[in-house]
Amino acid sequence: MNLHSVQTWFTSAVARKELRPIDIELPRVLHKLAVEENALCWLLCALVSHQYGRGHSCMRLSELVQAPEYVLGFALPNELRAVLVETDLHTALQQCAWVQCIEQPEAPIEKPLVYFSGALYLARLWKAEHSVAQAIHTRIGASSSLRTADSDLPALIQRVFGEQSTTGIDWQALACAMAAQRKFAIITGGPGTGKTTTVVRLLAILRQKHGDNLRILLAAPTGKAAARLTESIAGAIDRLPASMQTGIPTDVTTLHKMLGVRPFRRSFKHSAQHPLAADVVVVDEASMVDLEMMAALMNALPEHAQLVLLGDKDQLASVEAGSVLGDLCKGAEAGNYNAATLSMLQTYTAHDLSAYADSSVPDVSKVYNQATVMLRESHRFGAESGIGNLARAVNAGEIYRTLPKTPRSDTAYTAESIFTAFDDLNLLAPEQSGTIYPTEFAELRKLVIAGYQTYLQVVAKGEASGELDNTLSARDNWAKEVLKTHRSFQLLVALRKGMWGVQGLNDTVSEWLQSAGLIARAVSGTRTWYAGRPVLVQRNNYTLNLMNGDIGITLPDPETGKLRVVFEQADGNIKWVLPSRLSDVETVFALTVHKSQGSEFTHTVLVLPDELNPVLTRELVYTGITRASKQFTLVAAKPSVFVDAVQQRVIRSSGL
Ligand SMILES: Nc1ncnc2c1ncn2[C@@H]1O[C@H](COP(=O)(O)OP(=O)(O)OP(=O)(O)O)[C@@H](O)[C@H]1O
Repeated sequence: MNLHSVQTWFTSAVARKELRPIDIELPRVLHKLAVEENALCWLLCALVSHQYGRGHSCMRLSELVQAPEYVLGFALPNELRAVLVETDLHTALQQCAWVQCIEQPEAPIEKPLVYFSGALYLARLWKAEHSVAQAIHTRIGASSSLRTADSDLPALIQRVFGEQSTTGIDWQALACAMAAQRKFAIITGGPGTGKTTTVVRLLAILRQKHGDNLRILLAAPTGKAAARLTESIAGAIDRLPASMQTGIPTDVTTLHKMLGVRPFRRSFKHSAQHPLAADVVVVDEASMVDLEMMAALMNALPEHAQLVLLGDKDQLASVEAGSVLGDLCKGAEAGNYNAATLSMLQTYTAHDLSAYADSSVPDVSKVYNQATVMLRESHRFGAESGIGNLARAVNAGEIYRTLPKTPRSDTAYTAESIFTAFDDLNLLAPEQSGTIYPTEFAELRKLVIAGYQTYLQVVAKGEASGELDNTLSARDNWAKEVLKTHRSFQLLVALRKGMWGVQGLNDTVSEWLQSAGLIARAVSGTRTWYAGRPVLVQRNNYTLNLMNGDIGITLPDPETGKLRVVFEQADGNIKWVLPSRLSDVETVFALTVHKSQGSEFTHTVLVLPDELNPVLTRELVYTGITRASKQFTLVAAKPSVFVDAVQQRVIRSSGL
């Protein structure tokens, strides 16, 4: 293998879209800075960049050598495969001008690539991962100002949670006790398990202990998630004992805003040099926080502050590299508590916790378990809820084509049986076999028109009403009503491309709604903006304070009749934006599951394509299902694709 042959292969791999142009640009730029003629270094450099683009924070060389196709998502030519197998990669990397091989994680980093413990990293990702791990270890080692010995804590916990449960372990009380005593804690759990309720009770306790001077910051990764948390925090405060309700903030900001975004820069205003003015920081929807953002957050925390992460470990990982919450929560089901943690938690429950002790050889990765409590009972989706049962069965991988003789648990179903067993679930599969096109799927058309016409009727009602006149509150109330009704129904899709992807389905749905007279008919196919058009913000826009993932609806401004796009801000206020100011938006009748994270819709419809694809995974299906609050419909051109998707897992390489 010589450099020329590797470069020729690079060019063809980019043409086949296996590598991104930036993946091969990286070794070229590095070569200009430090000449490197070793073809293997060029190859590994491009591949680690490719892996970063796919969300991995590192590339494990032993896995690459064993199963390159599985690791990379495409096949390497035999010649390159052979070189990987035959070369001592460790030695080759030690000789590479771009790679710093380190034995100790504390070693200062001066080169653009880092090789540590069998994994190759882009230096930026290595630094982020190392700083997150180090910061968490330090925080877990140091207790908060409410120490184990603090005699008030059991009484305070009893005050907010009531008497200890006699029927089972009250994991919420344990999570609260854990988070009150650690400078770093994770409260994880599925939808409706009480993460917000628990953290509000924690804040009430901390307020009681530290008084009004305690500075609390609440944040979420997207504007939509922040708005949802604002709402649920207000509800949880109402359920606190009256004497503890005051002084708990309800303003939730986005992480970007909290850290102080600096346009066109990677760094934030708040950092170790200029830490956040906070004593307690709570971050919701932490599964969406990527590695570099987590590093920035840890870096900006004052040393004394407590950080509490809330999130569902089983959801899809962040869009950018890393799967921080999933990595930190590995083993959370089992508890894996060491003797000290177990004894601390045992103070807060009369139930024996020994089943959650770390029974195997303690290893360093279980450090994170000492700061994690998993909430296990959904108070929103109980035993009778189809959404809850479906989510649990999917999460356990217990959805089958035909039921096995010995399913792993009593919650096993076939794809058909679970949808017929519950009223809040619906399966839409075409009756005829063979290829079906969405455009010909009459049942889907009926469902979509019925679903979207609710908010489009509110749009039309406001347009026709002369009563909106010019009063600000009247037009904002109309916009709020439109946005609220819009959240009652949403089509989710797994893919971007193809007839079952975002692009194809957006076109199909637009056509259906036009022909039903619910939205304006396109003028020679070029009309982009029309009343009722829902749009998704594709990129953070700090000038307009709109975040990637925010959804707005196009409405005619009652004052001028001109079209504007309305967005609900985290504080509940409405923003009216000129369409021409929105450059990175797309129609969102169909929304990808990735972008739906942090949102909830009354009736969620998940549309799966007619063929299995690597993107279709258990985590994706689970995330789609758990976006539904009251009704869930699965649209499956082939139900077997649903069953197979549940067996595919997202695996991201990381050193955490
Ligand atoms: N211990 C409890 N007993 C009874 N109801 C509870 C309990 N904890 C939470 N709930 C109720 O369950 C619902 C969901 O609670 P909460 O919003 O705290 O859960 P969550 O895990 O934050 O949900 P989400 O999935 O929205 O993140 C709320 O209506 C809440 O009042």
